[in-house]
This record gives sequence, C-alpha cells and structure tokens, in this order.
Amino acid sequence: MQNEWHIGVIGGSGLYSDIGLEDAQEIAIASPFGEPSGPVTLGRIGAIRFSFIARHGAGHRLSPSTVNYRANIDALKRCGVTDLLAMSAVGSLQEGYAPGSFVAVDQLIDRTMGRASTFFDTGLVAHVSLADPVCPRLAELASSAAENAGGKVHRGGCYIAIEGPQFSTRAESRMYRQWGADVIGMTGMPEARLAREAELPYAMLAMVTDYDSWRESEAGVEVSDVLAVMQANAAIARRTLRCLAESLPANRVAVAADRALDGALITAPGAQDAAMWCKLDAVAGRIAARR
Ligand SMILES: CSC[C@H]1O[C@H](OP(=O)(O)O)[C@H](O)[C@@H]1O
Ligand SMILES: Nc1ncnc2[nH]cnc12
Repeated sequence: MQNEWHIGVIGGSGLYSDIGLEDAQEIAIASPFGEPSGPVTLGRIGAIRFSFIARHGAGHRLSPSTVNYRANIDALKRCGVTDLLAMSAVGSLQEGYAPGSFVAVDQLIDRTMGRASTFFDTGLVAHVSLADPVCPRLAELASSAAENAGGKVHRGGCYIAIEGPQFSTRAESRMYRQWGADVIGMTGMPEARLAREAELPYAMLAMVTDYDSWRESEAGVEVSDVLAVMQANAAIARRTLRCLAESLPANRVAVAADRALDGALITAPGAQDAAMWCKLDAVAGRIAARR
C-alpha cells in the first residue's frame, strides 16, 4: 500500500547478516545494472517490512571501489523499499565525535573517482537536486531509535567519501578537517546520489570507529581498530532497527525525495531512448508511467 513503510537497510563493515528480521527470506534479485553485492534478505520487525543487503557482500568480499552501488539500490527499489537507511563505519575528524558514538550524517562530500554514479545516461538525461542529500525525517527517526537503543548520537555531520581502499595520509586527514568534514568513509558516495535518483529518501547512521590519522600523537587507523569498535557496538546497531520499527508513525506521509525526479528529466521526448526507459523500470517507473 502507498502509505506503508518498507525500510531498506544497507549494512556496512561489520554488519553482514542477522539484523533481527522475523520471517526472513533471502532472495537473489536480478538488476539491469549488474550483480548486487549479494541476496536481499526480506523480512519484518513487528508490522514493518525490511529489506537488507550487506554492502560488501558475505564475508566482506567487495572493496568500496567494486561495490555495485547501482545494482544494490536498484535491487532494493525492486523489492518495494520506501526509505533507505545506510549503516557505515566511519573515522572521526572531530575531537567531539568519539569512537563508539553514532553520527546521523546530514551532508556529504564526494572524493571518489571512477565509480558509476548515475542511473541516467545517453538518451535519458536527468539532473536531480542533491543540495540536501539526506532525508531529515528518516535521519531524525534513526537518531532517536539509536538513542533508544543505548547509543550516543550526534545529530548532523558532514561525511567525506574517499576512494580508498587505503586510509588517508595525515596531510589529507588534516585537509578534510579544514574543509569542514566531520567523519570519513569510503562508501557514502555514490550511494546517496543514487538513492536520490531512485527517489528513495536516504539517511546514514554512521558509527565512529576511530580518529582517522589527524591526531599527531596517535598511530594512524588500522582495520582492526574499526572492526573491534564495530563488534563492540553491533548489538546497538541491531537494536536500533527494532526501535526504529517500533517508532514509525502508522501512516507514511510523502516527503520531497519521493518525487526527486519531478522536473529533473531534460531529454526531449523525441530524443529519448526506449531501451533506457526499460532499464530504468524500477528507478524511474513512477515518472515513466506519466510519460
Ligand atoms: C573496514 S575499514 C574501511 C571500510 O569500512 C567502511 O565501510 P562501510 O562504509 O561499508 O561501513 C569504509 O567505508 C570502508 O569501506
Ligand atoms: N578512518 C577511516 N577512513 C575511511 N573509512 C573508514 N571507515 C572506518 N574508519 C575509516
């Protein structure tokens, strides 16, 4: 039904399965954009439907550069997801955002390179607004849920997405602080861009796992630091989803991101490529129906 919630969850480093879904079923979803990271787990928490995908695949097989972000989002859209919550491990670029705390990201900077970062292409060109890449409603719901689950949450923070897979040099880390970034990761872009194009309200609940490399007196970040903090706090991440399910209003009222493609398509009808419309049946199905 139109006003029902269906929460998509993208699990990041340390969150690969077992997110506490009832009646869980793993389904392989075919996408015209290639292979998603793995099967989607569909289930529910109480009355709320959830669909989950592990961003890096089972066993953390995929690097941030080889995750097929388009296929993951297309697959979740095909499952009927209405809102998309991304969970990510991040380094902190601010003293006050300590490891173990969560940040409800509200802005992103993209320093990734060479990733497929749009669903639209020759024959169907669209320019969506990305000024406010995060859905404030979902971010607030996720923040409150994480607090109710026992987490310390910072509401708002700018996430810088680097290409990786190497962590940053100290000089880069200091520069990103000067740019106004608060947390750093390798996956928030192009994920947030693509969610907007797919008209999926997107929020990212980032778990701070380390202080990156800007603190002179400390050794740089290592993967073992990230995983240790993730493992210590994974239970909070899982409880957050239950608290979120319990706190959602009975009726889902529409938000701006649901209609992100309104007015975004610039290709003239006579210049449009029919094959592109077919490929975008899930992502742009709503506007295709009105064509
Ligand atoms: C395991 S450390 C670096 C790795 O962790 C983050 O992953 P995710 O955003 O999927 O939680 C970061 O972006 C890197 O991919
Ligand atoms: N310091 C860091 N840099 C990039 N990605 C990360 N993920 C977790 N910590 C990170």
